[in-house]
Amino acid sequence: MLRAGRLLAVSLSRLHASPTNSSHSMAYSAKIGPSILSSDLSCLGSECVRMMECGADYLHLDVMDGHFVPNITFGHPMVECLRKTVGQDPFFDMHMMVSRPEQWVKPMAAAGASQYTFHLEATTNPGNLIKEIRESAMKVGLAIKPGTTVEELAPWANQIDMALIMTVEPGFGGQKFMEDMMPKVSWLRSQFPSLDIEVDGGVGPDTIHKCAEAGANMIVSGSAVIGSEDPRSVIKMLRDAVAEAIQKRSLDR
Ligand SMILES: O=C(CO)[C@H](O)[C@H](O)COP(=O)(O)O
Ligand SMILES: [Fe+2]
Repeated sequence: MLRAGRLLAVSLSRLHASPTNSSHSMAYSAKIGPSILSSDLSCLGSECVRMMECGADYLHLDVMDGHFVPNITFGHPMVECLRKTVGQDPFFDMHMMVSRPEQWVKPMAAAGASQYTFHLEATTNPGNLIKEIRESAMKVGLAIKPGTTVEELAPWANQIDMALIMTVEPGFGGQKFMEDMMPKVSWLRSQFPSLDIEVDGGVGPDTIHKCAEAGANMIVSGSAVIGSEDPRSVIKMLRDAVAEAIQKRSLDR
């Protein structure tokens, strides 16, 4: 009971430090979340610390189960270790590329996850899952693969904190950005002006402007940031591009 109370208090303090917004029209802001998938996986803790020191707004942690996607990464025991290494502040956006997302909600919350981003394709009962995630005091992210239409996500948009539009087929870092996903982002932004919209896959200095113009405000970038000799400058460049597009959109209204 005591442990449950402490977990809830810690989780609530993390929500407070969240990069997402719950307020109204155009309250969202530009946030950059490096994906540590393409880093040296034997040094994940120090890579997370390095990314935060380079100005990351949050950390995007890719969980793959070898079933939903043809690759395996890590699970909640690793997240627990990372939380101990980086401390309570950094926001952990868990990108759950797993077949049974219901199974990991409580273990991820206990390990220190801040947001649980599950795939619409992986569940038959998104409403129940959203409820379970909220009861575990995490924020809710809902992701769709390139082959899933944004209209399928839309009925849940008012119940979630963030929508993730995948810009590659999930499973591997370092793939080519799919520009044809941008109409999904534009449509979602037009329908849900205050929703946090994340893009993930092949995003970097060459592709950020398309994401920013379409209306994405949470940007996952793996190889472009981790592989750079100057991650701080890349993170800043990405954030400035998104902030500029947000400002332009607010002036156009
Ligand atoms: O979810 C993912 C892959 O399924 C990763 O977050 C994504 O690919 C990031 O890496 P990169 O920026 O190198 O594409
Ligand atoms: Fe991801």
